[in-house]
Amino acid sequence: MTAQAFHPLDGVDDNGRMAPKSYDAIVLASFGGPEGQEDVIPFLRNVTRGRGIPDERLEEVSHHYRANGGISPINAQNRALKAAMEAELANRGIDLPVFWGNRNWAPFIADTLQEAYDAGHRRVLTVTTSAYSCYSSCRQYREDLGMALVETGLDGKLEVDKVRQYFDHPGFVEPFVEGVTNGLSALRQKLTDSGETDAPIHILFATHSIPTGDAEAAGPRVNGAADGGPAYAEGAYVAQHLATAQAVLDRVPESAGVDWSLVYQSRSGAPHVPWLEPDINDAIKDLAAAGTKGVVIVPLGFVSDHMEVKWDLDTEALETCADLGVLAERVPTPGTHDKFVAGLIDLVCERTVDNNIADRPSATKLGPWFDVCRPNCCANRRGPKPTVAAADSTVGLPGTAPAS
Ligand SMILES: CC1=C(CCC(=O)O)c2cc3nc(cc4[nH]c(cc5[nH]c(cc1n2)c(C)c5CCC(=O)O)c(CCC(=O)O)c4C)C(CCC(=O)O)=C3C
Ligand SMILES: [Fe+2]
Repeated sequence: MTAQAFHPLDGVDDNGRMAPKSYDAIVLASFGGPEGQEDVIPFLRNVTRGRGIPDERLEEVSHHYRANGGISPINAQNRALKAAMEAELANRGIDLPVFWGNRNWAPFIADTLQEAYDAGHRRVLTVTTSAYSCYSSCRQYREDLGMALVETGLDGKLEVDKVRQYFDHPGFVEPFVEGVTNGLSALRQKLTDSGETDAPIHILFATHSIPTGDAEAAGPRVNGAADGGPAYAEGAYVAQHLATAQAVLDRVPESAGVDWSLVYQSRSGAPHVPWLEPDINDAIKDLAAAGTKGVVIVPLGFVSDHMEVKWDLDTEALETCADLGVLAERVPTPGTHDKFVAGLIDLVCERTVDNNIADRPSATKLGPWFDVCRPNCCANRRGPKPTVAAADSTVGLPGTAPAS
């Protein structure tokens, strides 16, 4: 064997765009969730392995799943998304099979990669159910794909790339535009019905809280604009959410003059570790005290109506609103919205030679995001692991397969 001259940034231009390739399969990578009461604790142990989450928090979260028969809605949603992607591919006459695998529950990513390989595939393009950049939503997926290659012995045999983070892709933004438009209209109608026409309202964009250390480490690890890289004082995760929220509002004329804010949910770390704030429930209390009569809740950080949406927003946050007499409308997530599904397939086509889409649309100034993550992107503060799809990736690369 000769040493490999290949570098992961080969074929990547200054804008982070990778030259189109021929892929032979798509891998839809997601979080995973329990499918029965007996799965709940093993699932939660998988999620929190090595992450320092207190037992009391696991106990509390287990009740969210237990109350739903031990079943997370996320797997059914991913099966539906996979089917919708397959239908969209078939509509466009694109012959790429979709395989589905999860980070934390069966079907596990390692088994999925093995299945794709056994079916004869050698170069796969991953689409994750995660739109933004932070450890949990970018690098952890790339690590789990990398470790799956190592675990299965498929490294060097199966090439694994990933589409760019798509927080600002029109396919992700447009369903929220529709949702906020409808949500504002429904909220205003409810206020009118209760004799409160023109009462103060507020739009709450909600996303998953993360440790502030992860927020600072999110995105490319460059020293800012002076190095030719972007400078985000608040880190890429928060910057992307603020920019996407603004992009949604810019497309909803009915939101003109309505106050809005970015708020956080689902905090889970130990109390002494700082996470992003304010929590959505605290924000609702402050708004109510200041006279707000209605809120539109936009789950901007999420792709489908999974447990974090169903419990933390539809159960807890809506209860907080009801307790305080604040009227509320919760906007849907992209789910299997036609525009979202078409957008995911557009993201695939940006990367493929056949059916190539040369235009890489972005609804914010931050994008289009990198096809190949910059060195140390979304750093793992607990130490490095093998990753795919980054400039410093050591696994999942092309051209390392031994000649057979
Ligand atoms: C940024 C982000 C997203 C959005 C991006 C993406 O979608 O990927 C997300 C999604 C999700 N999070 C989910 C579930 C959980 N997340 C947990 C824990 C954590 N999440 C974190 C971050 C995120 N999480 C973090 C920093 C932790 C602390 C532990 C750690 O540092 O890793 C825990 C442990 C218990 C708890 O503490 O809550 C659970 C059960 C589910 C499945 C829901 C279902 O079953 O329907 C989904 C889609
Ligand atoms: Fe989470």
